[in-house]
Amino acid sequence: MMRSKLLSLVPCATGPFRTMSTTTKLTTVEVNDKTGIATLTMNRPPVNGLNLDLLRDLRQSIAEIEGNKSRGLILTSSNPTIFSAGLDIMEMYKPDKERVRAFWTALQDAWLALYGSSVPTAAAINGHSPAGGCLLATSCEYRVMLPKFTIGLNETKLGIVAPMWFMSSFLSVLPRREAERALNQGRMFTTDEALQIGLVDEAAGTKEEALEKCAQFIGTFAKVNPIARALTKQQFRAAELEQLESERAQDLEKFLFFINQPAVQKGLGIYLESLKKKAKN
Ligand SMILES: CCCCCCC/C=C/C(=O)SCCNC(=O)CCNC(=O)[C@H](O)C(C)(C)COP(=O)(O)OP(=O)(O)OC[C@H]1O[C@@H](n2cnc3c(N)ncnc32)[C@H](O)[C@@H]1OP(=O)(O)O
Repeated sequence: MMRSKLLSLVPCATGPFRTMSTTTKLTTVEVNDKTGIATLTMNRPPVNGLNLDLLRDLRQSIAEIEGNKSRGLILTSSNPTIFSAGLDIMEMYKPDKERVRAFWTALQDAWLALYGSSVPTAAAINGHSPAGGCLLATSCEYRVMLPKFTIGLNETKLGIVAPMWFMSSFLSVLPRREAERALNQGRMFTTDEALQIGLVDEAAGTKEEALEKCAQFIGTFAKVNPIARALTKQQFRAAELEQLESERAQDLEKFLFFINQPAVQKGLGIYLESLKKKAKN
């Protein structure tokens, strides 16, 4: 079933391209009419915290890009210093029962859509990218990062545990030994460190340069049969995608159980307080 869905979404090898700029509430999609590449920009001030609405918009924008025959997708942020601060902790702290279910389901949906996207994907990481921000970046096939920012899965530092599918994205980029150590440490990498270890592919001086480098990466597929490319990507990623697809309900229940533990709530409260104190100083 996944195969036929994917085939129907494979981008056309030939034009004509449509010029398009679509804005949902929290994301913008702009298709470059020369390259046919779509730039998906997250725009949820102040820090692109991934809340229910942003996650739903992201998924909708990814579906739109797959449907409009774009040659590729570049994910970036409208914030000049933050790619995404990761999951909006307010969605997990003292949560409303129904909303938190919808929130986690939207996160699962967004990850399945991005990690499993049939079009080539790249992230222009133009700011800090902790936790859920790193998940988005590592779900793409290529990463270009601006200097002096940080990226990583810092969940253990918050007293929470990254689910298996967060690890899958990380493991698709880093060798297992490096990934395990970084996750256990909750390590945030500077741009230079991320480049050295291979967590990002290139560094760029400006956002424009990062977008250009992402476009060049997507351009490397110009002479590759798009159906063969998409099916090859899908085969590489099928195991992780199918694992979450088949365990979605259990994954949700596990999250709800974990997040409702008093110790986890206490830890999130303390972390939020520290963020707010830092913001005031
Ligand atoms: C079995 C399953 C278990 C559950 C697994 C869940 C997996 C979780 C994944 C996650 O993504 S958890 C979120 C992790 N994110 C972080 O730790 C990042 C925290 N934020 C920062 O480090 C910094 O904010 C920043 C991104 C580096 C930006 O720094 P900057 O100095 O530019 O801004 P701040 O002054 O710190 O923040 C402004 C404003 O935004 C609030 N805020 C920041 N991050 C978050 C967030 N992730 N969620 C909610 N709110 C956030 C911060 O408190 C400030 O608020 P105000 O004081 O202005 O109200």
